Amino acid sequence: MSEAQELDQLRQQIDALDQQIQLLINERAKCAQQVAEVKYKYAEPGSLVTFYRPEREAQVLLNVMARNEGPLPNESIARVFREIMSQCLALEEPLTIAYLGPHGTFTQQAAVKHFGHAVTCAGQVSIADVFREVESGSAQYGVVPVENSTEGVVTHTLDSFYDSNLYICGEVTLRIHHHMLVKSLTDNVQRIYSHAQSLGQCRLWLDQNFPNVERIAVSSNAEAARRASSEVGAAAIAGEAAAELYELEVRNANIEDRPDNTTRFLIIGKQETIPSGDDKTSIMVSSRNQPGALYNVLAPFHEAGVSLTRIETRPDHSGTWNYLFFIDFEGHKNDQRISPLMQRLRDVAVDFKWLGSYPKAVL
Ligand SMILES: C=C(O[C@@H]1C=C(C(=O)O)C=C[C@H]1O)C(=O)O
Repeated sequence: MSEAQELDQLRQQIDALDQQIQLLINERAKCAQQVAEVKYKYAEPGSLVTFYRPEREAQVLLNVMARNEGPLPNESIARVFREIMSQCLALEEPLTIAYLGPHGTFTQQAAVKHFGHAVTCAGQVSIADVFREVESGSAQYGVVPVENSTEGVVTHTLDSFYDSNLYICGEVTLRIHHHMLVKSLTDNVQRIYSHAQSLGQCRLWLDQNFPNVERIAVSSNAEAARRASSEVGAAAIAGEAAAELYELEVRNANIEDRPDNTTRFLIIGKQETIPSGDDKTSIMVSSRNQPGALYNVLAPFHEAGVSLTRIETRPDHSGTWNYLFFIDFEGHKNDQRISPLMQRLRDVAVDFKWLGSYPKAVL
């Protein structure tokens, strides 16, 4: 057989497989449509029907990875299924997702990574606006950054939970690569724009390479890219999406100080998520500034053998020098091991707020 004949044969095989895959994907989509019909059939009159099920989606992706035999790596095949579920869910209910914008931010990338491409993403100018859009019902879910592995916590996000009735219903992590972007590679860099978080994530690199150039913090990386595209002598630190959007050149790639630079984002919404089997819980606890206060909050975790994944302290708005602790731990509030722990925490804390139990990030 000639090369052309061999290739032709393989392409015929691919065409036949594609035909089967397409049929099966549409069969799957029909099932999702039927899921919606069943939900409507059994819904209480006047009640809100929820179609998006974060715990089910996490299980589907984990199953995909568990049975994968390659040659596609687990993460690649899971991404394909992520997209199939996104399209199936859109047949049940088209979703609008509010995110910390504008167009081209890492938060938008996180929204697409978590929900796939079949949702409408609505960029907001602030974290408070993301919360407002979801509270008002203009968007069903919101995506906000909460912590970065290099720069630490995003305080605006934590503080927003104080007055909000929204729950955390998911999390997503994103590896963050920053680039130094310019309109023209021959331009002299006189100013560097970026979000304060990103300037922090590239501090050492900037100190070494641009020690005497002014660094200007702006509202987002996308805004930095917009300025770099319109001001002579301006550069931006931002990601690939912003570079493409504003047609900028990459002067220096991957300039983040830590190669594992990762940001964690939260999905916020009005619904409580049921256990997936591999969950996390976030709570907010306040205690008085008195000896043993933090110990009293942490001892129940130790006694129940529950691992904390994060603890943050914020000033409590209710009184000077009172503290709020934001605590993330393993497990779901309805797990047998966790529900008595939640009760103990309610007993020892001055204030206690459950922010959500949700599946751990899969991808
Ligand atoms: C099909 C369902 O609805 C949605 C779509 C899913 C899918 O396509 O697999 C999974 C969970 C839900 O977000 C369901 O509830 O099972």
